[in-house]
Amino acid sequence: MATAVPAERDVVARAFPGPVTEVPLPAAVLHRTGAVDLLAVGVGPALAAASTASALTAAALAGAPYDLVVSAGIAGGFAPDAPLGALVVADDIVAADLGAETPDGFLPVTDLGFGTVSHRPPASLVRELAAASGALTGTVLTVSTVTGSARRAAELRALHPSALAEAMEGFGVAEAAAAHGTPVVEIRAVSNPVGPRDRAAWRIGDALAALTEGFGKFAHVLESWTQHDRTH
Ligand SMILES: O=C(O)c1cccc(C(=O)CC[C@H]2O[C@@H](n3cnc4c(=O)[nH]cnc43)[C@H](O)[C@@H]2O)c1
Repeated sequence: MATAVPAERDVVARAFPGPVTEVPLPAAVLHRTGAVDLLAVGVGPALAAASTASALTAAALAGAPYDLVVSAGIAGGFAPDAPLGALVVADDIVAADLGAETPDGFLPVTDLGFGTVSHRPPASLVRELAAASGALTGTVLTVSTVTGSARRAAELRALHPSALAEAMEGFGVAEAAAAHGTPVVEIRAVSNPVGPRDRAAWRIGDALAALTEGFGKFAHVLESWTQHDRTH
């Protein structure tokens, strides 16, 4: 379970009660419960990828590779579809600003002949998580720069009409998971609208509460995620 910061990790941890063991890794300290490992991977896609890769590699070398990686935390929501406090399960984790600006508009890095800009979580898992919680499903964008204007919000939505939310770690976490052949899903709670910068409009407490409530419902789905589920 990869969150950006410890506050997000700790609200998610409430869904997995019991003793916690701290396991130091090169990039971060893993919180191990009986059911899941939780890691505050840092803010932004690069640090999130490095921290997640470190945990995945440590687990693989210990002979206990992970079955699933979950990127979780707060996010900006695209109004009116993803209002404050809404939960979003990503059916597509998309790097929104990985590419090149041209006179004719933005070109994703795939159009330049490199890499990937999208990781799709297993459809059955997305369905089960949404059914268990009533969460919205849609694209969650990963950005390196938090959107701060109506113009940029509209530009992103025009490029990604299915986008419900933007955050800063999902694609980095997903790249690390993909490098290990491990399925990934991203779950976000909306703390602020994507658009003009307005710190007074943030509802971080409400979003953290939504994460706690949501993970109370997601926990059994995530814990029962099996090899069988992955093929459906
Ligand atoms: O200073 C600002 O204007 C500002 C606006 C929104 C978010 C931030 C952050 O520093 C939060 C980064 C942190 O939280 C996630 N997050 C939450 N809301 C958003 C958003 O609208 N766009 C992108 N990321 C968001 C993100 O995943 C980071 O972990 C500052």
